[in-house]
Amino acid sequence: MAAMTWRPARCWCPSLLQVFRFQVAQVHLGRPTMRASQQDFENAMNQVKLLKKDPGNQVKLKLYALYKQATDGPCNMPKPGVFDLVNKAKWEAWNALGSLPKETARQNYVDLVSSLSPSSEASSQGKHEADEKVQGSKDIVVTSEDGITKIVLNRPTKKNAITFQMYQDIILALKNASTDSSAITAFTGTGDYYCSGNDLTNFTSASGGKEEAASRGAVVLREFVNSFIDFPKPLVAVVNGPAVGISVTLLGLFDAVYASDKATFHTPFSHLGQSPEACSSYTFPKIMGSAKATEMLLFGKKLTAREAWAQGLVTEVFPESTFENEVWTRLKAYAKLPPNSMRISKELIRKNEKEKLHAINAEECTTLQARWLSEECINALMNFMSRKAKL
Ligand SMILES: CCCC/C=C/CC(=O)SCCNC(=O)CCNC(=O)[C@H](O)C(C)(C)COP(=O)(O)OP(=O)(O)OC[C@H]1O[C@@H](n2cnc3c(N)ncnc32)[C@H](O)[C@@H]1OP(=O)(O)O
Repeated sequence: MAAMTWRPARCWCPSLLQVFRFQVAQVHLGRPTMRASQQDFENAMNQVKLLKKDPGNQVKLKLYALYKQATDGPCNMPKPGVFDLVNKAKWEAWNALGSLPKETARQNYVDLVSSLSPSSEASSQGKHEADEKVQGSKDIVVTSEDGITKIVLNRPTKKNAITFQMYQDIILALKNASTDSSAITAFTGTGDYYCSGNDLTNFTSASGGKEEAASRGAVVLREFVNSFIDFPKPLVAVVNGPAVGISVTLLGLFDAVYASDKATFHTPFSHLGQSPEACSSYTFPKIMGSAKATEMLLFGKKLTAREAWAQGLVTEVFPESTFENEVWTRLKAYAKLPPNSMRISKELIRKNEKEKLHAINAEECTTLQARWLSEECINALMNFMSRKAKL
């Protein structure tokens, strides 16, 4: 009988589904046929292999944990080392099930797989395709009317977390907006969040080793932030909800920040084992003083919209009920102003800092590249990924 083996991850972030499928295939072949519910269980295992869409890391961790609990009972393996990231996340997911009976784990596994089954997948896929047809949407939607180019973070199911592709999409959107016919460019988010910052799975789902992922991240981040430093037109953030991480630090490079009173501003860099980016190590002390900047960037203090306004990060706060209407009405009026005059005035305000900002951006990216490889950061990312498996 093929034993269920505990395989060291070949690289720090193989796709959990690939590892999971390989291990299930190994065990499945060797298992003798058992009771009918075991047959449902094995059918469910086959269904997992037929999934067209990656169900996401949280679901894969849950599937793995339930599979192990159903076949081997409570977690009986030694906890993997801190750098054995994938197996550590899997161990934690399995261990979190405690003494859940095998039969219950088996039933939960079958139930979870059936919720991912091709039929339910097809309906959600169909819905997603239907959405794409209606909105023509990607994760970044760009529209241009009334003299305003609007760049919308459109990934509400993930709180508008920014993927590597979205960074590239935004760089291109800013490049196009810098020369289009609009007078002003505005950023905003779809759904209840403005943006929950960098997608924390960017590094765990990237192909290649962790060094390669960190190096790529630093290159992308530097180009991304430079596109904000160099943007020639008035750049306005319309913060419709909570903002986290890079979506907050970037605000120091915007020309105006209008926030709903339900918005919050959070930069949990120390919690994540990371460090400030988007020139915030310079712009935040300049805007709010070093003590307030320290509370945000080092201690991760989350600010309400009014606190962010009081500290100079937010230009004006609006009641949620009138926020969209008031802000877009105002921006449409501003967009009627002579565009060349606005562009030239922005250049006068920003030109003395551009070179300095580029240098600060470069230094922050180098620092972050090292942080992303640190034990503190790796642990924090794995904790985030496996946090729901513990529920
Ligand atoms: C290469 C350039 C790098 C630039 C570096 C920038 C630094 C940063 O931006 S650091 C800041 C990173 N962001 C975070 O730490 C926020 C992480 N998310 C959360 O803490 C919570 O999700 C949040 C408080 C935002 C919302 O909590 P809830 O209201 O409880 O919602 P959920 O947690 O259930 O979220 C719904 C759904 O979205 C996924 N999600 C949310 N944020 C992120 C994220 N930043 N990265 C990846 N995925 C995110 C979350 O996992 C949920 O997904 P499902 O479980 O699949 O539903």
